[in-house]
Amino acid sequence: MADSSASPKSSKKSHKRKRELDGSAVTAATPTPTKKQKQHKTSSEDKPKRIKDETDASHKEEKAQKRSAVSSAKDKTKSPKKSKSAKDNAGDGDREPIEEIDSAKESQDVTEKDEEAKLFKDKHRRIFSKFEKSLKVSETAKLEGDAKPEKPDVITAEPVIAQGLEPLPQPEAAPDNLEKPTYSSVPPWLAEPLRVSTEHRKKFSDLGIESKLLQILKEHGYNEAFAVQSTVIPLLLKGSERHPGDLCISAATGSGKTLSYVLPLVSALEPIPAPRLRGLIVVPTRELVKQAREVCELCAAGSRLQIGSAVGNVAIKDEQQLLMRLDQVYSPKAFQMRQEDQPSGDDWTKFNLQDYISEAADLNESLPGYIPRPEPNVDILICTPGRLVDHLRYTKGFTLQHLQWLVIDEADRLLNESFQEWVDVVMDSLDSRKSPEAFGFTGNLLSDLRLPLKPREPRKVILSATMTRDVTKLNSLRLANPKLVLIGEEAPTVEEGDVPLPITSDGQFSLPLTLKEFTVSVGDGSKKPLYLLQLLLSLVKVEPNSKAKRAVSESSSSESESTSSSGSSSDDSSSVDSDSDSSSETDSSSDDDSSSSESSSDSDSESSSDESSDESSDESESESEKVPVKSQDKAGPAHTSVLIFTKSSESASRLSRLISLLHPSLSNKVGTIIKSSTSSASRKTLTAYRQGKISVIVATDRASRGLDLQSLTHVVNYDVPNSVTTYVHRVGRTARAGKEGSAYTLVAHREGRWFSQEIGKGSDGKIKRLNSIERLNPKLENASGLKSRYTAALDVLETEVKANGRKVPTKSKQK
Ligand SMILES: Nc1ncnc2c1ncn2[C@@H]1O[C@H](COP(=O)(O)OP(=O)(O)OP(=O)(O)O)[C@@H](O)[C@H]1O
Repeated sequence: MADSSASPKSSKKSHKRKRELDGSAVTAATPTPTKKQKQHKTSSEDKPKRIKDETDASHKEEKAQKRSAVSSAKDKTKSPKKSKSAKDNAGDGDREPIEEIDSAKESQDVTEKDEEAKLFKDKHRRIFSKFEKSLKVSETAKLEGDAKPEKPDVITAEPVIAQGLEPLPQPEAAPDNLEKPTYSSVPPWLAEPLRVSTEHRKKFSDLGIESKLLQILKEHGYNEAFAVQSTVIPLLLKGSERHPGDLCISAATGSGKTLSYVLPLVSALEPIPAPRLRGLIVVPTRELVKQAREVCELCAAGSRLQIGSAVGNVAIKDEQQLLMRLDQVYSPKAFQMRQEDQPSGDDWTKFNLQDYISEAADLNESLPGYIPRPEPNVDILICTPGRLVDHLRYTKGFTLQHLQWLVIDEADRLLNESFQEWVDVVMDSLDSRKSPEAFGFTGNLLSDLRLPLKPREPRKVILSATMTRDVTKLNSLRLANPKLVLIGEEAPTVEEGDVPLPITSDGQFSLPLTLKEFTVSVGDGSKKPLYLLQLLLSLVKVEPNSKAKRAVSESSSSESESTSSSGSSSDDSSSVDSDSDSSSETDSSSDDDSSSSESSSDSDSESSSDESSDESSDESESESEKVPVKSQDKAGPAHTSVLIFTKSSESASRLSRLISLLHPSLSNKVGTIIKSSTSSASRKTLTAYRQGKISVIVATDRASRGLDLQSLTHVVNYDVPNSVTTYVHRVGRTARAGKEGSAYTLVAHREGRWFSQEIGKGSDGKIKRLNSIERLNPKLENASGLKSRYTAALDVLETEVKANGRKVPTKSKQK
């Protein structure tokens, strides 16, 4: 039994090996009974029968095993029969005698074989039942989804009892940071500004201002301090509320920022025997220089403070004479050196004949032992950055050595535009104060003793309505212990659960609370001048004028009569520049007259052709003046004044001319502020405006910054501004100092989306406003009548432009 059981095992092994070696199927290796085998069986009678039987049994078993592994038990019971029939079927002539010899033994063999077959059957049944059992087990395991791999027999180690190795008590896991990130990327002083409501008001007398100044303020009608003044003045003046550091101030346009720094500056500068440049105010345009100077002079009245200004419209030599003085300083040593001093090889390269002559003259005028030393002859200088750089570079003795205050107004513009790298030049000049020579005798002494020389940095006050929070740009100003003051309501509250918005580099801009904003839909923009005209006529009081009744065609034939000065082309004296104090500054100005080759309004309108025919054909003047503007804006048309913004100087001059051509009654009311070579023209327009002679000014963005046009009631954005900042500054020319004001923006279809997304967006946009923008959809009244006038006006304009931009001779200039 042991042998017979060993036999299939060994045979299995051999099959397995074969499969492993040559990869062929088991069946190929399984021997099958053939004729040869049968012959071999009979011829080997002499072999022990047991061996033969074992071999037979082994073959049979193998066959049965193979079948049982693959098919049903039915096949297995067939296997002996099959071997017998194989034998039966193997009959042929050659084999007959051998079969006869065997036949005697056959009956005996049959009984033996039966027994063997029975044994075999039993054995096979056991194997088969084992196989079935294992099949069942694996199937149930599968069904239970318990696909655990069979555990290998592992010698299990005795459990180790940890002694003294218990896990150490651990602190509780830190909870997730529930704090919401705010202002992550900005320094604390920018992240935590001092925010004050626009409603905040104080009496000037409560701010620590000296009585003499209080008297001046009262005389000029300044009764109460605005929010920015109430907050900033105490921080800058000596006293308990003083902030020991620099200030950055962001407050809406027209909120009174100028007075908030001028008052403390004038108060802080002690009277001294001779002026020294102690206060420097830098602003971007000439007009702002003038405005700031006026406020400084007002506040410094009666004091001995000298106020000066420096802008690019004056020759630098003339300005040097006005700004500088020559002090005679007793210094025998220096006097001696200068007497002996001859230009060396290196000096010749820097030799300037004019300087040499003037120095020689100065020396001759000096008393023995004295040397002349040029010194700025002002206490406060208000200047544009370009001219400041010119003086720092080319004016002998012009230094910032004694500077105590540095004020930068409209800081975002000044920092965004390079203006001859003015910040670097100013900072270098402040650095030169650290040299021992700058400290005079004590400086040399301290330097010899290797003691530190620490000049006091001037106090810096940085202001803007659209203050930059670009840390890199602010860092260039080397602010010391800075504080940010924001005048305006709290930023809109975010929804619960939202992360508070951090201050971005652009921050939010506040508009004056008294400002009303409107958009005027102008279709595809081709008739924009007509929409503008309609709007203007609804706002501005037009004097009855016989000329106004005339058609433009008439005016074109008798041009000299019909046109007036102010709406002129660029060579007209009333077309003015508000800025450009130095050549480079002029070139670098980005937000203004980059004189686009693209045409202005008029070229837009040139493309216009069809007027809708369904409009009334009545051409009466009165009907054309009916414009659907808001009723509240019609109040007091006699006092209304309009500032119209265009995208370029060319647009501005053409538009003002077109207005005059379209409606001659308006011609003597229109002026322009644009870039041109003459600055006196700017003054003329502004003077005419202040005298009430003109009520409409067409301007570029040069007029958008800081220009304080008293009682301006309306701003019209004829061309949509190119940025949120520009919009804020443009509309900020009205609704100033708590007065009412309206801003209209003419918006063509293609500009609508940008405008509403960038400018019109409320709380989640960049602009904070009290009321949302109202949309107006006016219809052009008397369209067909306007059309003919418009076409004629364009013809005249075209002729003028072709004639080298010169308009036909005008009869009168603005008075
Ligand atoms: N306390 C006050 N009471 C009455 N009027 C004032 C007061 N302070 C300033 N104003 C007037 O308000 C107007 C606007 O002031 P200012 O030009 O200083 O504004 P601003 O904030 O500098 O504006 P912008 O940002 O446009 O330059 C000026 O006409 C000024 O005379």
